[in-house]
Amino acid sequence: MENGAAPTVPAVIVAIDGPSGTGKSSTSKAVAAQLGLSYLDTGAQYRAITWWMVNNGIDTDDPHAIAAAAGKPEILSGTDPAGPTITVDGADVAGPIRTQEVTSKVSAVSAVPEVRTRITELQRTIAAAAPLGIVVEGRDIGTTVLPDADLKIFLTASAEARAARRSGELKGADVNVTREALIKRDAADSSRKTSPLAKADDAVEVDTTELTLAQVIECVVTLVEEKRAGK
Ligand SMILES: Nc1ncnc2c1ncn2[C@@H]1O[C@H](COP(=O)(O)OP(=O)(O)OP(=O)(O)O)[C@@H](O)[C@H]1O
Ligand SMILES: Nc1ccn([C@@H]2O[C@H](COP(=O)(O)O)[C@@H](O)[C@H]2O)c(=O)n1
Repeated sequence: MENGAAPTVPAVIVAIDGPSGTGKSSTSKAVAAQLGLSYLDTGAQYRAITWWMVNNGIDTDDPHAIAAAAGKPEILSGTDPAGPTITVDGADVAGPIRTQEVTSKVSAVSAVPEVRTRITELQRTIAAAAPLGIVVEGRDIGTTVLPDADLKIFLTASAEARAARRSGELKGADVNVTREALIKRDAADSSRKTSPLAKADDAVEVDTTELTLAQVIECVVTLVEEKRAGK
């Protein structure tokens, strides 16, 4: 460059949505790491607030009780794709938010509008602060949280493929039980009134059923690079 300044690349915002077990986290982390971007797992934030509700004796079947408490916990997300973190009131909850109890209650908690308003604000603040850009994954990122994202991807996969992947991860879990649990959670997330799981009209849909994780990552990296090149 004539003035010796380093070339600047504008920050890029990538939204990755889709049902459970389609590969959003694995893909988003790898794409962000490869492209030097930040990474945000929004499901972890909804799990963290659910964990706090359970730990503080809030009835997760009572939307009014959840709404009244939604502003209380302080949730912080670390956005390094090589080591994402999540804390609630200063405590590391990366492990506790993955329990069966939290997984079975998170859809009810995340359906409460006051919870969504609170978490959506956090997500927008984090995305705006990412110096080179960010890959944000969840259920409503392209539709609601970041409707002006530079690139929106909607990952899908058959229920059978998703259940096989998940039960491989949860060693020994029955594949049929896992499949039914995934279907139930997706139905709850898709049918809630506020900001349901949905594909944005301008999202690129990628069916990962027959693709390896490496192929999905390559596909998304190519889409980001094409976007950056203005294609
Ligand atoms: N294309 C793929 N082929 C095979 N396994 C995959 C593929 N994509 C992801 N996986 C595996 O499937 C499991 C679920 O992936 P991941 O956690 O990334 O999904 P997710 O969409 O983020 O799920 P959730 O929404 O429930 O958090 C992981 O064990 C991951 O390694
Ligand atoms: N943008 C989002 C992200 C997640 N949720 C809710 O959190 C649950 C857990 O998500 P995982 O990705 O960790 O499985 C999910 O089932 C949703 O209920 C959401 O509402 N919006």
